Amino acid sequence: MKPIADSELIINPDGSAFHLHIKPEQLAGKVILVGDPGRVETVAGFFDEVLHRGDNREFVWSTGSYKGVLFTVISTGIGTDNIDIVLNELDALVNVDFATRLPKEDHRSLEIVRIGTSGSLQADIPSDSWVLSEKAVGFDGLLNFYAGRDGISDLGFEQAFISHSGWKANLTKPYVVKADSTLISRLKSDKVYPGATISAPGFYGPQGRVIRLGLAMPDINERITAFRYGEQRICNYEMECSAIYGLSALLGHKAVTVCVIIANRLAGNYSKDYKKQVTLLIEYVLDSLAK
Ligand SMILES: O=P(O)(O)O[C@H]1O[C@H](CO)[C@@H](O)[C@H]1O
Ligand SMILES: O=c1cc[nH]c(=O)[nH]1
Repeated sequence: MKPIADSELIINPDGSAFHLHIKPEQLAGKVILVGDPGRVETVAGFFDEVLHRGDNREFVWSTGSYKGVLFTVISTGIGTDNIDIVLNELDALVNVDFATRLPKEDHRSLEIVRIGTSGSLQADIPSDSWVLSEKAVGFDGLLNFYAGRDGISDLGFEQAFISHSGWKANLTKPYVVKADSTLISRLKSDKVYPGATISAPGFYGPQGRVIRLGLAMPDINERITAFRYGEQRICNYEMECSAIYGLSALLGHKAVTVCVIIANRLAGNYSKDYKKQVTLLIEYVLDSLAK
């Protein structure tokens, strides 16, 4: 096998991954992803001890122990284009030998949990509640660039959603990927609402928000709220989960997302203090994974 070329996997002179600035030995097997770089310090604030930390652009990270278990927390910034960078570099850090530039013989699987913020699309899921994303519906199109996309997408759900929503032909085809079942069972409790989550390629038009511009599909949010696939319904909008699930499934990692609802789109309201809920959710996730 030929080594992966310098142009394809860029390794910095200090031996760290190009964007993340993490070296292979600095990454823990349990990874917390957050959008907001400021949230990294909130997670690291729970660590008993911080062993490594660094930052580059929007990618701020810290590795430390919580109740004796090692975690790395990394900020991804906003959007699935950043997730393409984060997931590919995380996978390279564990599954490519940076010295030989060859894939390793033994595959390592990371446990990845995204702790995010989100907008509810269901009347009974209020602001300040928590949603556990059993499935992600990608409006972003990232996974369509990768081979094997149809093998991991729930094609029945995908087709039912396209028909129900009146999806426009000039938009990227939605894809639907499930979370890892072991991580779902670790995080499931009466504290979280389980359901499907849409990852949108924008906060405004792609989530049906109108400020001054009209929408290509004016009734999209009403259609999403009413959509059912068997017992499943779509609970919320955010902007990263689909690509995390899709790339994790293709690369052989375990992933799940749990978000604080900061706005209820039907009620038109916004949380008074969502950061308090985010801090409570971080502790809940760390405790669930450290057991
Ligand atoms: O709070 P984070 O984790 O960034 O998540 C949500 O918030 C951002 C938009 O405000 C998007 O990244 C969305 O996914
Ligand atoms: O409505 C919301 C709230 C947070 N993040 C999103 O992407 N959408």
